[in-house]
Amino acid sequence: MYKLNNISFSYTKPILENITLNIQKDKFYSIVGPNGVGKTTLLLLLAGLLKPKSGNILLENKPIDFYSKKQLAKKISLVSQERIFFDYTVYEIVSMGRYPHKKRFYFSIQDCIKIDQAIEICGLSHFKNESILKLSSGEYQRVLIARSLAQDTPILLLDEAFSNLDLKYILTILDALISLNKTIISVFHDLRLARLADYTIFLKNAKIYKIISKSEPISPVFLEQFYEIETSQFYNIKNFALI
Ligand SMILES: Nc1ncnc2c1ncn2[C@@H]1O[C@H](COP(=O)(O)OP(=O)(O)OP(=O)(O)O)[C@@H](O)[C@H]1O
Repeated sequence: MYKLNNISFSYTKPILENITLNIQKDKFYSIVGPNGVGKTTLLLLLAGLLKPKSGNILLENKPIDFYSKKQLAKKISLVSQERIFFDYTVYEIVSMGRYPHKKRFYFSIQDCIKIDQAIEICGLSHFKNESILKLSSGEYQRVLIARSLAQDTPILLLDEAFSNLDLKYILTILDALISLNKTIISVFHDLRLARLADYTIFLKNAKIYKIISKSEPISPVFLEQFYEIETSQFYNIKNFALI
């Protein structure tokens, strides 16, 4: 699906250096790593919103900048940590997911079905006419996920999209996303969620430190080395090395 060939990216200082990575179609990848390591930056590169300083990104064997913005919006949706401060309703925000698909000025029946399905999956039906400004942070995150679902793209990029959701919605929405057979790439800080993915990409010091598949165990020693933490009497690192 994606091929990243030796890409590097810097703002003022280098953030990602010589990253080479193959992302397979319809697989679920998680990205974890310390604060500021470049996880969001990597998602923005995959979304085509940032350009690598060197190296290239191929999407379905073509350079990502070969695609127009509209073509990319039909292929990739991104749930970022954006905050919208305008007084839109839940329904209006979720509908925006259909903009890349809209043929004329109005939504087709197919568009309306996709919007309603996304609202249903994210448990938003009973307040779809509410202003997004009145929502809790978890409800608001569900609206952004629903907009992405309505966009109905084969690739879904998620940046800490579940951080404010309660366990019921984390599991039901993740379950729904996985059953849709999309290529999912999601940033997590919660390792228990990250390990639900087919592959977990550990980023550290601007590089891919390790990629671990779902079936491979993660040892407490690995986590201590990766996060540079000492064992403590307060917590047991084994509790974080789940699955
Ligand atoms: N627009 C920008 N201009 C300059 N530096 C930036 C910009 N955006 C991010 N950075 C810096 O790039 C680095 C990587 O940021 P990024 O948001 O990708 O990290 P992250 O791994 O997602 O972090 P976190 O876990 O804290 O969300 C950070 O040091 C950040 O300060």
